[in-house]
Amino acid sequence: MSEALIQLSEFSYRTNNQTLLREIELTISPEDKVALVGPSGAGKSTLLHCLYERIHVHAALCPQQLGLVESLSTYHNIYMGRLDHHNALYNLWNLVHPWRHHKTAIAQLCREFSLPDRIWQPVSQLSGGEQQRVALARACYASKPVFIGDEPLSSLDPELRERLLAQLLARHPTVIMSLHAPELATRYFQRVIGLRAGCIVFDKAATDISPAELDDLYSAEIS
Ligand SMILES: Nc1ncnc2c1ncn2[C@@H]1O[C@H](COP(=O)(O)OP(=O)(O)OP(=O)(O)O)[C@@H](O)[C@H]1O
Repeated sequence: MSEALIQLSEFSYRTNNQTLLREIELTISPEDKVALVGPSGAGKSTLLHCLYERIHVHAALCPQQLGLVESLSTYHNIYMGRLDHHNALYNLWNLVHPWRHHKTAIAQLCREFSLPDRIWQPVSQLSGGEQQRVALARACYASKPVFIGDEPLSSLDPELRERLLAQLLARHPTVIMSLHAPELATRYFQRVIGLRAGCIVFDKAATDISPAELDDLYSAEIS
């Protein structure tokens, strides 16, 4: 149907003489909603960063290490999602005299992400879950068609996690997200990729994945 957004063929990634991804065969299409699952150390973050590098112009990344500027406010951290939309002077002006339309839009985004309405409070004074939502809101404020998230909901309570996951999926035509909750992956995503030891173990429709396959994927962690 549509042209591939990303196509990897026999793709391997090495660093410090270590191969972190091996022989990856992967095609991502513009309408894909893909969850990445697998045990800790499987290579999910590495793969997500490799994908982001390829399509960063069209994508917003919500990394595992949130990369917030703790001394700056919620407003300023969320605004950073748009830094590349404007020139340096515009951004500098906004640091000192926030633009009214950005204030309105960011306050609205904070409401949608159930963030406190104290948008001028430094993010260092927010809880871990609130900081994660600031990072999510920053990625959404970038207004890119592709959302790439590395465990972006891990610090949220179950109700909030599901509500925000549904919101992220509705906002972005393409979503690629690693999750440590396989049940969320199969329930909310159309396609699930299982990764282990840097290799793709399966890449299939969520409806075709059996509980046994997921058990195998994770039980290999101990072997
Ligand atoms: N910069 C690096 N240099 C060397 N090895 C690295 C580097 N980054 C990650 N690794 C190794 O690569 C492997 C994959 O790491 P990665 O963070 O991609 O896994 P992950 O599946 O995202 O894990 P988790 O679920 O714990 O976040 C791990 O064995 C890790 O130790």
